[in-house]
Amino acid sequence: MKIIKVKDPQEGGKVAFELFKEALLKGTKVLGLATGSTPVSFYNEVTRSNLDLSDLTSINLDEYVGLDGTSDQSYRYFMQKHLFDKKPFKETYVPNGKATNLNEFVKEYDKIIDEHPIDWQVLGLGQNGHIGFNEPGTPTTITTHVVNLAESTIKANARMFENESDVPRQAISMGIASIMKSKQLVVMAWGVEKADAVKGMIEGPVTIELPASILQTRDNVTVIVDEAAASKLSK
Ligand SMILES: N[C@@H]1[C@@H](O)[C@H](O)[C@@H](COP(=O)(O)O)O[C@@H]1O
Repeated sequence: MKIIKVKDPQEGGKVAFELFKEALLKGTKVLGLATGSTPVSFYNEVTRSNLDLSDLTSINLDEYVGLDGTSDQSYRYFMQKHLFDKKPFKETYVPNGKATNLNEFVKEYDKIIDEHPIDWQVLGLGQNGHIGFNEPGTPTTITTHVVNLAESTIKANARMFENESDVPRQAISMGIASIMKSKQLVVMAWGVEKADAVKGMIEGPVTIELPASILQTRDNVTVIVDEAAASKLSK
């Protein structure tokens, strides 16, 4: 794990963008992408750039069950707005929150990931240490699956909805095993709300109770944290 400390999310987005350009030069063709407020500063750097991404494939981590891509709280909508509408890709995959057969759908999504191995994966971090929507307690061997969201995640994500009761209770998420297959991973975390999760991810024991801690077992992981998110680290 390599740790890069930055002043704020804007600087963090710029650092991620530099890493992204290096990855492109090395032949990256498939991106694993994340939603949430964390990667926005990175996506802004990408959309402001003159990079041509029309040869790239992207595969997103997760989506709420029950929301379709036209719903402005859906992750498909988020990705269109922050990235895809401004920078066309060759193809973009986001789990289908309206799939009629979720059990079949998760298998199809695994197949998509197998057919397009991820070169460069962007990750945010839940306040409880989740990655994608892999909540505490999720086995590390799991691939794409349907998740019952933790109460703490519903509360943390309620800010994106009118009422907490509108937050879907389930999501489709790429599994930890799928995420760990990526060739390179870049984790970003901003703000004091993430400080405990960042400490656990970097300095705590590797435990399924803090899903991101598994990233300690790999050396192809770069963590970008701002001062507030790094505030509980011992060095
Ligand atoms: N499923 C997403 C995660 O992929 C994301 O990393 C996390 C953090 O969100 P934010 O970046 O808004 O803090 O929230 C959600 O739960």
